[in-house]
Amino acid sequence: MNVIEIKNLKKNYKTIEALKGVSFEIYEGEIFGLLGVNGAGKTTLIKILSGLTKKTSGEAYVMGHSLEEMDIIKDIIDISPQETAIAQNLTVEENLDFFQRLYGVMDKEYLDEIIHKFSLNEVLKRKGKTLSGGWQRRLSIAIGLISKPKILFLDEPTLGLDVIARRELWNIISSLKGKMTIILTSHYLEEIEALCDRVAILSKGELLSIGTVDEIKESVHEDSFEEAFIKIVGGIE
Ligand SMILES: Nc1ncnc2c1ncn2[C@@H]1O[C@H](COP(=O)(O)OP(=O)(O)OP(=O)(O)O)[C@@H](O)[C@H]1O
Repeated sequence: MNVIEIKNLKKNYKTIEALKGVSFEIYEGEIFGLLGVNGAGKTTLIKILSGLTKKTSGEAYVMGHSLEEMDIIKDIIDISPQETAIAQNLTVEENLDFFQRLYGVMDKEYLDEIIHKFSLNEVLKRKGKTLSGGWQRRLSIAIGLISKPKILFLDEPTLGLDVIARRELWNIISSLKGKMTIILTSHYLEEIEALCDRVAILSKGELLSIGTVDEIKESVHEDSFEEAFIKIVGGIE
């Protein structure tokens, strides 16, 4: 089943064509990667699908709901943005409590499950601002799960993290597989390879390639995903 259908979606910011008529589908339960060099249109696409900005033309459906039904879509999705969205002066425990109240989901058992999955027990009493970047990202993604979303957007989930923190987050993200549909953007090709069932490569607002990592590599006869990506986006003359 398609959880997201995008049909000829266009977005102009004044004279800039951020999306030039993009069409593709995202399937239920998959981890889907959005890949592209800076300015490709990845964030714009996520913003349109989550109601943060309006499309210029075209259509998109989230679990069958058109973008005009954003009130319903907002109950289906959650976003963990590039910048961590936690309250810095609240402890981890208070952050979790705050977002539970905000979403009106007071489910102790589910919260304990999240705390356990993200190993947040050891930092529950620490204030947001005292946490390392890795722990902040971890908490941020944990908060994204509180509303029990069917679709979770992760925008650059491991940006700036060291290799250990990154691997730990990969394990957490992998463990969510099948429980919800996850759409993640990343500039780390090895992250996309490790986590994603399928990938869309965008460049300058256009969809250049879509498929599994293996299919994409085969399509341009390259053994390495990095070489394939560079060939597809036309980088390095
Ligand atoms: N609010 C805005 N006003 C004007 N132009 C914008 C705005 N937001 C994005 N753009 C432009 O739209 C294009 C696509 O930007 P977008 O942020 O979607 O790309 P991206 O693929 O997410 O890039 P990055 O990898 O750097 O995050 C770029 O040319 C960008 O400069």
